[in-house]
Amino acid sequence: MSAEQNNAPQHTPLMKQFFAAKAEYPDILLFFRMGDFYELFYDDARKAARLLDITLTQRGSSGGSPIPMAGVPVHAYEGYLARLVALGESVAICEQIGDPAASKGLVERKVVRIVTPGTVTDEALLQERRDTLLMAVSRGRGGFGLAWADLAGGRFLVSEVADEDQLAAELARLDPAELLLPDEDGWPAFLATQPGLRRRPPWGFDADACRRQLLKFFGLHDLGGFGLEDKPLPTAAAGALLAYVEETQKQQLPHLTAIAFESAGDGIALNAATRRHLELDSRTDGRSEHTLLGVLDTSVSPMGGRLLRRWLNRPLRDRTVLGQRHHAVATFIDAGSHETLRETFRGLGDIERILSRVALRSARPRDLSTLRDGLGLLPGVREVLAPLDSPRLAALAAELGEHDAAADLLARAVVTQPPVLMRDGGVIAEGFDAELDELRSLSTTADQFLVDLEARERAATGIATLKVGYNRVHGYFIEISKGQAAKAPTHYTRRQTLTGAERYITEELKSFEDKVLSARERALTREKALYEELLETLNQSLEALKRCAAALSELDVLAAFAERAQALDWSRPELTDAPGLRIERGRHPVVEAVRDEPFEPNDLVLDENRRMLVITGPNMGGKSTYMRQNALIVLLAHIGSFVPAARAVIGPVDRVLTRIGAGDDLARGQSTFMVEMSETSYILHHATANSLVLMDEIGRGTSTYDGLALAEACARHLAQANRAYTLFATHYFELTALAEPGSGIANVHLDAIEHGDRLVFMHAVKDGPANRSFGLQVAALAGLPRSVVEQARRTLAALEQRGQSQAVPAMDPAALDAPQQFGLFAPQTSPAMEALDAIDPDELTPKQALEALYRLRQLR
Ligand SMILES: Nc1ncnc2c1ncn2[C@@H]1O[C@H](COP(=O)(O)OP(=O)(O)OP(=O)(O)O)[C@@H](O)[C@H]1O
Repeated sequence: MSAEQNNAPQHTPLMKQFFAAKAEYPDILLFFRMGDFYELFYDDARKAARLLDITLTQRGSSGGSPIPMAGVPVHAYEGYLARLVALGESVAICEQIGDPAASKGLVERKVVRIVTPGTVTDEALLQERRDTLLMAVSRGRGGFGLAWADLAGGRFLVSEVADEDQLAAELARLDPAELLLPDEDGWPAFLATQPGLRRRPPWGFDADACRRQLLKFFGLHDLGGFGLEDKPLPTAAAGALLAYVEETQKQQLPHLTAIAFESAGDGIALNAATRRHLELDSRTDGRSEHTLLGVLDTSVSPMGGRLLRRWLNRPLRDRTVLGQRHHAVATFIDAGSHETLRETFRGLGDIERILSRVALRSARPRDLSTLRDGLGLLPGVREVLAPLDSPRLAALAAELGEHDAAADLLARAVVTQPPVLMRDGGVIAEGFDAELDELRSLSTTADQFLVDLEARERAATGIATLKVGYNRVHGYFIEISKGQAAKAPTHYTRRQTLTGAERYITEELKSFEDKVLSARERALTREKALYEELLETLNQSLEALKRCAAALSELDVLAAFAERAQALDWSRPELTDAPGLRIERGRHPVVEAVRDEPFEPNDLVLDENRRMLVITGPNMGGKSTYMRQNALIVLLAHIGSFVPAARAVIGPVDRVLTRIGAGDDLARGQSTFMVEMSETSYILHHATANSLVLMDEIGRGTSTYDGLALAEACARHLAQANRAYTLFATHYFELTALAEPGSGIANVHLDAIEHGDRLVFMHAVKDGPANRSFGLQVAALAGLPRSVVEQARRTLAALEQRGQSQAVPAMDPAALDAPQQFGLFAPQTSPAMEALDAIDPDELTPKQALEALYRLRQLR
């Protein structure tokens, strides 16, 4: 709020009310209810006008100056709210509390809830197939505590990480819409750019106070059941998060019933860079098509889509769980029953989120009809599952539970196609409640009553043109034309005089009117009460219904895996205890889906004695594709999916680490080479003998010899110290010399064949090193001017000749240490030459000339 506003001497009562509300929420937009509009004033108005592209106008003046105002209509406010929330803004909704008609003077107003990017639960403000998360991070000696909640899905989780790298990895995985941090200095710089960042008072992260708060909220004596005893950091984060949710939602949160502790070691570790490089659910340019998720997600329901995304972002290591999923997928395929199930799921809807809204009492009529229709599908789902012999499917069938009572209640209570809002009623079905039916029939039989009354009065008065009518201001009336008015009986009381007619009311009509109008009102009140009761009843089985929704989501995902496996010819992976990776005829799922031509499948064998493959071959030959496809196959296997390979036998994998070139971090102010080296350093520090490492053209970002030397040293370190399973693609042919017997390193290559001017890439991975790079041919393919390619060809020939005459033994450390650079265009200078150039012989005495000669000899 700027000083111009609240310093003004005399504000109108309305503005005083506004300032009072605004004072509590100085940093966020205030939607101030004014009849059919939410209005924003002063700075809020300016900001909203800019963000929403709505008109900035004025609402009279207050305190002697005009009030800038922008407004959005109440009936369409959700769309505006959605846009603000997507921009990371929070909005306080200030409603009219009193009845404007009844209250004298100013109607009372109150902030009833605060809509923030991470706490939204309204359907219109959420993305269908992506979780909206609120996250809080605490820190201490042991690292960082994390808590995150998906309020719309009713999930609350915590974890603990040891260092900043892991924190960055978790942020990349969870991608929260809003992040709460204690308002203190010293937080890692990368957090500053986090969208939806909100600083909270540091005392809100006090572990003891947070523990007490959590105990109170969940009605517990200890937090051991959540795995939170002796875990002060996650406890602090969870408490801070909960306090924020309570503060903003201003209501009960019965759908948050537990906290789950997520242990980092249960998943395959993927750092932020690896996620980015592998393009699991979004591409480096931020788009989501042509990603693994794009190819994989054919789940039918939005909740299935969200679960799949969650799975993909956290591949598991527990081979029992994964084995059960693979078995379930195989069972579906064998029985062909996933298609039936998927057909059934087309009518399913987003039960998970609906249940959260039921718990928050914000479910709309159509939420209830969707829930009713979803529960109605359960018998069909059970029927599909019954004959299937799969432990996981059997467990899920049991989790579905029995919801006949809820289904029956909803079927009886809610009309087939309810209106969007409860506001005008028409939601509760006929026959559900006798009182409501009676009240309704009073108002519907009204029409007949009026027709009868008209006929009766016509007969009694003998006035054939007598009419019974209704208008909003005067209510019901009997109308008689001026010419006939004299015939009006004495018990008619005049209500209104028109030009050509008189309107009357009678005792009978008046009492009828009272009855009808109050019946309508009472029917609506009754209906609203029944609706609340219905939500209350559903809430009593909320836990079981939530389990049912979770089971349906998982069935949807497993059925989607089966569908993908069949449609794309994927096979069931084998996860074994024996170390190593053996993939036969593997393919890249995304490249294969995007390409028109057939994809060339390739094998991979990595084991104890063959830990690293040095991959050489021409640009565009398929090196990156080959490396990534193997990582994607490993990850797919670890979410429970089948994989794009004829066969895949996969030993234990703890991490996937990648260093794949792309100038993608330039925006963060780091040079390409700096990014390359810091990512490489992370890999060398974290890769273990069970890690899968992809290194693509490391050393590319610096001068040839520096790059070669670094690449060679990194490769050696990975093979000998980390002993990780490594795929090492390089353009340095010198590295092929690493593959000595007993080194655990082998060469493979990709090839191309020249057909005249054309270059045909074979895309087949073969043993041994490549013998040509085809760099110039690829450059020509890319459209480099012919003259430039010709010049490059001449330079290359010269270089090759010089290389032969100098015969630099590439892997000779002595040669690598030499300060000499392979500077293509560097002038051939030396200190002696420079000193010689600086000498002007005409200026020298014979003695000076002799001294210069000695100096030059020393510089030689
Ligand atoms: N196995 C394959 N079968 C069919 N097409 C493939 C295969 N592998 C790669 N390709 C095609 O070749 C293109 C280039 O592949 P990729 O980027 O993997 O080459 P690269 O060797 O890493 O090139 P560079 O060294 O220039 O980075 C891919 O975009 C894809 O269209």
